[in-house]
Amino acid sequence: MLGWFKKKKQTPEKTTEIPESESPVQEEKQSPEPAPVETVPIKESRENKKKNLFSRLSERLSKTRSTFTYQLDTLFLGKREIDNELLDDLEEILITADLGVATTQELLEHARRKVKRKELTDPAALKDTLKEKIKAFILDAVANDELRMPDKGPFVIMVIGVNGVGKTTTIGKIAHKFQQSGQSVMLVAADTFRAAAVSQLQIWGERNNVPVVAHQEGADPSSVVFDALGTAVSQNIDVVLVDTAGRLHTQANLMEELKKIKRVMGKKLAGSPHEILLVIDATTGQNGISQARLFDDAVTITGMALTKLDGTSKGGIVANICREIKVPIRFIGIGEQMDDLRDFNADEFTEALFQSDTRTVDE
Ligand SMILES: Nc1nc2c(ncn2[C@@H]2O[C@H](COP(=O)(O)OP(=O)(O)OP(=O)(O)O)[C@@H](O)[C@H]2O)c(=O)[nH]1
Repeated sequence: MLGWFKKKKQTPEKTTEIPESESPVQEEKQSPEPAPVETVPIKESRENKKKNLFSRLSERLSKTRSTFTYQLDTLFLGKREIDNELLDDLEEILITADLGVATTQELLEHARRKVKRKELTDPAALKDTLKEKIKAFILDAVANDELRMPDKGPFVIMVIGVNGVGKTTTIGKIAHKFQQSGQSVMLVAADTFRAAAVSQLQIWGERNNVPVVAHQEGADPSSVVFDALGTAVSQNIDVVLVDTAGRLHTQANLMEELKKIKRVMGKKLAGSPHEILLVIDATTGQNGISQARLFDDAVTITGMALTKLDGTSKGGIVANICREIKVPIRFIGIGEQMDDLRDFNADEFTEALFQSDTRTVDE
């Protein structure tokens, strides 16, 4: 996924780093018989990287796996047929993992149909059936992708979500990813409601060494955004990440303000914002789905980031939200550090989610 970070890649993908002093080229100059230097072929190095990333994801999803996957494995263990009792127990596990009632019913219906057609008889194979169906829910949402990146001018991402879900942290992490792909980034503090929100964003700006456009507390957020877009265009900035308020005096006020910011962006820079990214805290479960509906009705979201998946045993929310909202998840947050934001990949995620604890990635 995410062609976002491929746009301006300046350097080829790194293989294993060899300190300059150990570089075979230098050795050749200094000594006629260089000491053998262990190099790792590019392919192997990429595979290792992929494996490490996968095991990290799998480890960070351990709370969900230790309940959901463990319970599934226990349920199927020693069972010889798929009967109503087994499906009832399965229903409970799926609902507990935050797959939601409607999504759970669809999964069970799918399984029942397969059992009836005799395409599914072995309880152990039911796990794969679930995995495939969950992946299909996620991919359906990806199929709705209408990501637009401008051919020229800044790529403007408006980040929205209620307070405390991890908006600012996610912005900081995304900024880091863009920078790593060689793109210049600007952060915009359009949450003028809370002074602390501006300073938090400024901290991430300093960490990433990227400019932050901010006005004084209480300023009109739309005017901050208007000025910032002007500056971004004149300074040839590649990516503009706009942080917005998560709470105002009333919810209606908040939605009106977001609509206004979006309108003003479009006036200042035609086609922008190119992405309206909703951040949702995965630990809030079904509440996240209500939030997504609310924000989508107001400003039409184009992508989602699900944070704090490391802190929940209810990772099923990912499939549920994709099925309910039908907007692609772009990122998942699996920790508080800079590189704890992953581009979301349906295959990788479902594999990690369903990976039994007894298996290792090397298998
Ligand atoms: N464990 C974990 N914590 C996270 C993740 N993402 C964000 N957080 C933490 O969640 C808390 C809230 O994050 P913020 O980025 O301040 O949230 P916000 O939505 O900007 O909040 P406001 O500025 O109050 O609107 C912080 O302590 C973050 O470190 C994640 O993926 N995993």
